[in-house]
Amino acid sequence: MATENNNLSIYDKATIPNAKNFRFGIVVSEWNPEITEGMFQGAFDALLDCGAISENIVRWNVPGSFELVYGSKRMIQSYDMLDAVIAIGNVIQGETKHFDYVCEAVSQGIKDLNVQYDIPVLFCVLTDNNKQQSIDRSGGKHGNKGTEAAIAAIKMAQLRKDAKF
Ligand SMILES: Nc1c(NC[C@H](O)[C@H](O)[C@H](O)CO)[nH]c(=O)[nH]c1=O
Ligand SMILES: CC(=O)[C@@H](O)COP(=O)(O)O
Repeated sequence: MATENNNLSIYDKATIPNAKNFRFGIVVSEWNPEITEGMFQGAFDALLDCGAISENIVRWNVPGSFELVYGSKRMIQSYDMLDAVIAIGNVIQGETKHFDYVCEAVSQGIKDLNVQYDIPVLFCVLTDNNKQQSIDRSGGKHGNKGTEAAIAAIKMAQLRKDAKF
């Protein structure tokens, strides 16, 4: 479902596992902070709304979205008890192809972390054509990708727990 004309951040708590026993890591890019801070707040608020305890949420900052991969990897290695990690970034198209390379590197790198480690890493990176698209998706008319990523993180943490043998 495309985001346009939809708000994908609305969720029914009755359909979300209780997050009270889960521990979450959140890695936040400092590029476009007015966007990434909005996504962080959306994620943090949704985690708490679904039962998570603030003391069980750890946040690290990284310079840009490209560094989300290394930051998420080191967070997984540093905290052996995390149930999910949310990687938050915002990449906005500029004049050059740099946008393409950053987006590709981040998406592939986060995918690789999901293969390499047994901790779900959620891809919460807005890759937009312009700043208005980012504003609309970080707490604006199209919802908040941070909220969506938090709900996905809770579901994946529960899936990982249930799959334990
Ligand atoms: N242009 C954006 C960047 N660029 C910086 C890179 O992410 C990286 O920090 C740099 O190449 C050094 O390794 N990052 C964003 O998150 N958003 C952008 O729009
Ligand atoms: C995604 C980027 O790195 C981009 O914002 C940089 O802008 P430009 O392509 O104009 O150098």
